[in-house]
Amino acid sequence: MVLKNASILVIDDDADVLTALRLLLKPLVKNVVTEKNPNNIIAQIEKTHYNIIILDMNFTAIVNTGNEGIFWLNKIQKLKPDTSVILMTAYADIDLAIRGLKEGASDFLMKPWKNEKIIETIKTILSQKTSNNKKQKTLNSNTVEIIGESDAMQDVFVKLKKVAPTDANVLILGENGTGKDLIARALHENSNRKDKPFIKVDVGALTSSLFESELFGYKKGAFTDAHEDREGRFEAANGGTLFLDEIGNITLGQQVRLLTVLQNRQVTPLGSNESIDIDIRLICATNVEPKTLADESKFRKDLIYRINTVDIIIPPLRRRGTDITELSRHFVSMYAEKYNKNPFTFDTGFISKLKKHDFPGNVRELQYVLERAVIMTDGNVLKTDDLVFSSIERSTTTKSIETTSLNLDDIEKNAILTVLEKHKGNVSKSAKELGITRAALYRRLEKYEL
Ligand SMILES: Nc1ncnc2c1ncn2[C@@H]1O[C@H](COP(=O)(O)OP(=O)(O)OP(=O)(O)O)[C@@H](O)[C@H]1O
Repeated sequence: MVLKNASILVIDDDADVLTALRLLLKPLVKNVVTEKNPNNIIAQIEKTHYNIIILDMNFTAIVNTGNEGIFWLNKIQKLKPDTSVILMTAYADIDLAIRGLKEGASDFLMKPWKNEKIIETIKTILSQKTSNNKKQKTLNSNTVEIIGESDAMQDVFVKLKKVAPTDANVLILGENGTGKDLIARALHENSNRKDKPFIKVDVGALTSSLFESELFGYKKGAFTDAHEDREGRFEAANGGTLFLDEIGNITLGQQVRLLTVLQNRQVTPLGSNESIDIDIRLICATNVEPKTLADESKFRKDLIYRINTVDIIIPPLRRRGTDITELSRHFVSMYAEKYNKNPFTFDTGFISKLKKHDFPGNVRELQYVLERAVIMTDGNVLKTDDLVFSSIERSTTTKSIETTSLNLDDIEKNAILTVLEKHKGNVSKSAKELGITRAALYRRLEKYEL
């Protein structure tokens, strides 16, 4: 979008600020409205669609919810998720502005501002809006709908589309409930094998004896309970895709058996002397940390190389920013339909409460929390009180994959994120704990686009 078509609302309780910004912007944009009283924000945004809102962070305390700027930012985002918010703040409140960015503001400006800086910031946001509109928020294929407009998921989509049509073996890494199964299916559905079988086996759950009979099949009489021939999963997947889930949990002995089949591209059912040629595309997934996979006492290197021609790392939900909003809309409308309820709206604070939770169980946990909320709520407004998080998730979920990546940039990025989270976005305290200056921390925040 270009500047001259933009509609902008400026909210500040200082009349001089409003006048200055009105005079600056009026000749440049389509519509500029100024508002002194934040209590009128809702009425203003319901009446007119604004592309950008410039919002002061420091009103005289009108509401008692921490900071007023953050409070109004959350309200605007809930009511008008397409409107971008630029925060205006004093230099002393930079930590607050960073918190605002984390909560979804597009940018912030320091008072006193430079006119060129404001115009440049507005132009950048408008041009990003144009490219964001072109962004594919959802990856759809035959049976799979994967929601993800965050940069992290957009990267996954790009990689997925690149690798799907090839026959390359793919290893999908991600915490529990991040969507590894969906990605595996999407790889199959976007491949040349899409009309052939997609067979999933949870190999981590198979006992030693079941591992072989399940994967390779058996002949009648091969063992006591083998009353008839049974086709193995490799054979069933012939021509299509075999998805081995929880691959990180198989024993070294099972790894050898698997490796032999993958090298020879043949399986021999138990009790048979004849090998069967197999033509499969192999996709594996695990929630085990890369460090464990790299530990040769637990996982064979030659098998890792064979299954991991390309890896796709799915980020945990807590690193996916705005995806929570899109996913919540998706699940709530899905469950409204399932339980024959009318469409729902969200109470103020509903989405921000979700955004504050760190979702150790990832998308699956979000899905359950919202299903429960839809079932339990009265009426058609989902309220913050309808959100009940399970304490079980916290104790059962494996540690974050990204915190254990051995890439130096990842390690640095994760250290910064962990410390920022610990200090609730306070840059001074975080820089101190990291042993670097504030300026050095800002440079890194910029570098890692945090
Ligand atoms: N991006 C997404 N968009 C829509 N639904 C999603 C997304 N990611 C996950 N889901 C849903 O969340 C649930 C869990 O996803 P899935 O089973 O693919 O995760 P997983 O990583 O394979 O889990 P596990 O490690 O436990 O096997 C499923 O119901 C899936 O449909």
